[in-house]
Amino acid sequence: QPSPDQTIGMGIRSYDPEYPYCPYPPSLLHIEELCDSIVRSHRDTSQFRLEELQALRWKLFSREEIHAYQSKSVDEMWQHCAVRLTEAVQYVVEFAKRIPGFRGLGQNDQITLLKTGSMEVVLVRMSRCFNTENSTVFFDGKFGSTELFKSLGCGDLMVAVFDFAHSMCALRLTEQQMALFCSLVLINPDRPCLEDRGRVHRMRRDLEVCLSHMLHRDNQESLQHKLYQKVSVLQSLCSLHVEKLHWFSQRYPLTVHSVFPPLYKELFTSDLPSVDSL
Ligand SMILES: CNS(=O)(=O)c1ccc(CNC(=O)c2cnc(OC)c3c2cnn3-c2ccc(F)cc2)cc1
Repeated sequence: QPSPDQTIGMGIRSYDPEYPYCPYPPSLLHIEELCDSIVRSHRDTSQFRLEELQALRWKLFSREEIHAYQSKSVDEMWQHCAVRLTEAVQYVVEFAKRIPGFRGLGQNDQITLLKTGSMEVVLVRMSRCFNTENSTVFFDGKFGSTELFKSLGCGDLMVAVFDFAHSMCALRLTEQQMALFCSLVLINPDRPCLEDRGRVHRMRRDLEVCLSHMLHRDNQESLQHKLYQKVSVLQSLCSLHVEKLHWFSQRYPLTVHSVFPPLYKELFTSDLPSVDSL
């Protein structure tokens, strides 16, 4: 379990073995091994197993508990969500580090991919804990609706987050399909400021072959374009999150500066990463 104040840089060492991806076209064996590795990494870093979340899905917050959340001050609720979000991001950092080839990237490129992709993966993963029957999400041990987050003052963001979770649930992804989609969201060669774009592109190419291989095996090729359509929604959701954080940090600079988790600040604010985090 990474410590809450761990920043990305402290967890990442970049070594440089010959990149494990074989020359194109990859053999079927290589693709199947890559698929298995990604699925295993997702399973081992997904915080809660699907069965656990399913078992808890009717454990709803009471009126009093909801009222208690709504009575929190704006900065108190923001701080609370920042801690929860950072926990979820730390598991995504672990997932990324286990993607074959990720640790072969330079440290700056690893941080760039995580800075731009980790929130997107958290949002994809959150659909696992979303109950579409009553539009509630698992948060702090029970399920609650958007009303739980009222005191954040970000109604539009939370509605968008819930709508996205709903739309992801509608695709009814298996854990294997979600694992591969999350790896594709992270390993994106179009991210700005990448130093070795070619290397990220080679990883991405093999992961795309994995996804289409898996969808073919599952006889669900139609999912492919639906998944790629989700990427633009994810990017606008994350921009909205950064926009709201900027709005919040203008009003509560001290809270962000002194109380927010370092990893959250490193990922979602444009402050230069702190020296010790690189
Ligand atoms: C992701 N892995 S998992 O096992 O499925 C899993 C699932 C759930 C939880 C515990 N719930 C949360 O952490 C959580 C739930 N709902 C949110 O929002 C609706 C969260 C959460 C954390 N941050 N935010 C969040 C806050 C503001 C924002 F703009 C976007 C997201 C832990 C782990």
